[in-house]
Amino acid sequence: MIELKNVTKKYGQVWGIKDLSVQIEEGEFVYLVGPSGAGKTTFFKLLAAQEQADSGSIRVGNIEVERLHREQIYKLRRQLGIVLQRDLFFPRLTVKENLETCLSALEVPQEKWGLRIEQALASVKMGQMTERLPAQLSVGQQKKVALARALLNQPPVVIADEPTANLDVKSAKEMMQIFFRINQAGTTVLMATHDSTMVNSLRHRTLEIQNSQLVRDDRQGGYSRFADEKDVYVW
Ligand SMILES: Nc1ncnc2c1ncn2[C@@H]1O[C@H](COP(=O)(O)OP(=O)(O)OP(=O)(O)O)[C@@H](O)[C@H]1O
Repeated sequence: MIELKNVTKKYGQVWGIKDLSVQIEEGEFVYLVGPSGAGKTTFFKLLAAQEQADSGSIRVGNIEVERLHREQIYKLRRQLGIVLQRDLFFPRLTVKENLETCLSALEVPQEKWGLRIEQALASVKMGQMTERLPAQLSVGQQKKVALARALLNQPPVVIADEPTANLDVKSAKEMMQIFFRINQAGTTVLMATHDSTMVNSLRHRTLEIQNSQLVRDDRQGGYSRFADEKDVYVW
């Protein structure tokens, strides 16, 4: 379960998040929408302890994020897989080596690496790409590997910041199908997106942030309050 209570974050004089409270239950699929600069990435960074809230409380599973010391971050990483907008890889390491580096950082015993990597890459249908360098992958394939990396620690929650950005419609649909499969297997998914057609096509709970504030929490989904019923993809 994820819970934010009256969370506020300011960058100097600029609001990142303003008095935001929300609760997300285990196994939910939730979209986070809102205009550029609304505060979506800040929301994720606060959850991932990459930024600190000025006030309020944040809970991910049984972890109180704002009370977590730097050396305890690994506990949060067990709960939360993170796919960011600009995910970085080591350019001179293969896909497999990149994932191994991550497992090493997560302090996963080495005898488990092979199976973890195999399972994570299989879940994003990238099992054949282990020996490729990042530059030898398409943007869509890189995004899939980034998702595989987030899944390495088999976290109960995955947060993804615009995972379909810069993908063509076919690749975006493929990516969404992967997320839905992960969700159906029990993982909670929280996804920030500007892809209005996708949000309107595949309806799920939708949180809308505007000017750093949560302005809508809609169980029926829809990119905006006035979502156009015709603005959908055909599957
Ligand atoms: N490190 C930072 N320093 C100062 N201001 C920041 C910083 N990070 C974000 N902001 C500001 O906080 C506000 C929220 O930004 P955020 O990146 O969370 O928006 P967003 O909804 O993710 O936007 P986008 O859809 O373009 O990614 C914006 O006004 C932004 O300029």
